[in-house]
Amino acid sequence: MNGGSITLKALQQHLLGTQTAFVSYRLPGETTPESIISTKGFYEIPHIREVFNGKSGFIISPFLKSLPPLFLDAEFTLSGTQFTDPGIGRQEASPVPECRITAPGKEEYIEKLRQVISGINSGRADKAVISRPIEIPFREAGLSIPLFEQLCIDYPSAFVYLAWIPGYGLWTGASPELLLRIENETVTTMALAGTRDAGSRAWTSKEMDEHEWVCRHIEEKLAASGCNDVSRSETGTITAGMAVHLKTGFKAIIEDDNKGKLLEALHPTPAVCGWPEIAALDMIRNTEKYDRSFYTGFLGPVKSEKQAAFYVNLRCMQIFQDKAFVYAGGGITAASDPLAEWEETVLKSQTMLTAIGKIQNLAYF
Ligand SMILES: C=C(O[C@H]1C=CC=C(C(=O)O)[C@@H]1O)C(=O)O
Repeated sequence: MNGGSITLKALQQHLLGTQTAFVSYRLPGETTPESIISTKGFYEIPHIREVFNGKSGFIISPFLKSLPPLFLDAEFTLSGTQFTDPGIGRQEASPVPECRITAPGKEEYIEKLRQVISGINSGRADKAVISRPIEIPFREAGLSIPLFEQLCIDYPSAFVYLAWIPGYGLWTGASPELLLRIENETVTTMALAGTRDAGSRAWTSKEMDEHEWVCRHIEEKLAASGCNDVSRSETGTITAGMAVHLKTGFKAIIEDDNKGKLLEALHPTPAVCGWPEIAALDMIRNTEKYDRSFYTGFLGPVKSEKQAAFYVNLRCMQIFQDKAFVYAGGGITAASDPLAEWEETVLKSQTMLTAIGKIQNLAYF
């Protein structure tokens, strides 16, 4: 595989076959996918704040801050869907991790949510984001290649990615949520929380409250990280697949030295953890009983401390040897209805499931 021209799909297939670490991603609003490949693989960096280590590449960080983020150096960067074959050889085999996840059924999940609501009513936290793995019939890792293409078509305003992470398996998703974008000295972020389906009902005070906690967290972290000229947009809505979310944008000015600290402080927002953070984390640990791994963490390309973008890893799936899971969750507050919260996770899972349904009806290549 060297010298001639190769398509992105054929390259992705070769990289999966040779177990070479790579990520392909398509930024919101862009049409061209970018790919980063490294024969060295993803490596751990000690802390999120060290993401600007002078190298360009791609970071993927787990939900739990006690676990290290992984970085992929931009050894090869390829733009588009057809390019000169970089000629990457076979890598050391790294098995797909064993899957220890079992998905809770509807009754079990609703019962868990009832217990969370009662914990909230007794003052343990104001909001906890509870999630579940949804097992799906997806038996062939190679199908992730047309799935990536389908996600790019279906969700032009999402951050779409496909990543093979040796030791952690295959991840793909279409996230609607920006965690932080850096363009020179300007940083942009958003609060995204509060969900309804595409119908026209009004937003409830439960949804507005859970959204406001995220806004408050962002404002506090921007101020504490030395940002200046902070501006906050009006709260509006965005559509993400079949879901509609409340969204508020933020912009600020920041010095280079504070950018890593800001990224570390923003994650996890109350849109994926809860409020207050420590109490919410405790409720998540006691309730979920599965490893979120990279789901509700964040990921994105880093060119330098002047140009980088990080997205919350939502509307995503993890593909194991013989199983695959889509992950979905929602903000639980005292005003939550457990059945409606279950249905919200069903709605959010449709982002991946509708795209999977489309490619499974298509012939492969
Ligand atoms: C936790 C998820 O969504 C978050 C992002 C947007 C809206 C959310 C909500 O309304 O609960 C969640 O905070 C998920 O998609 O799994």
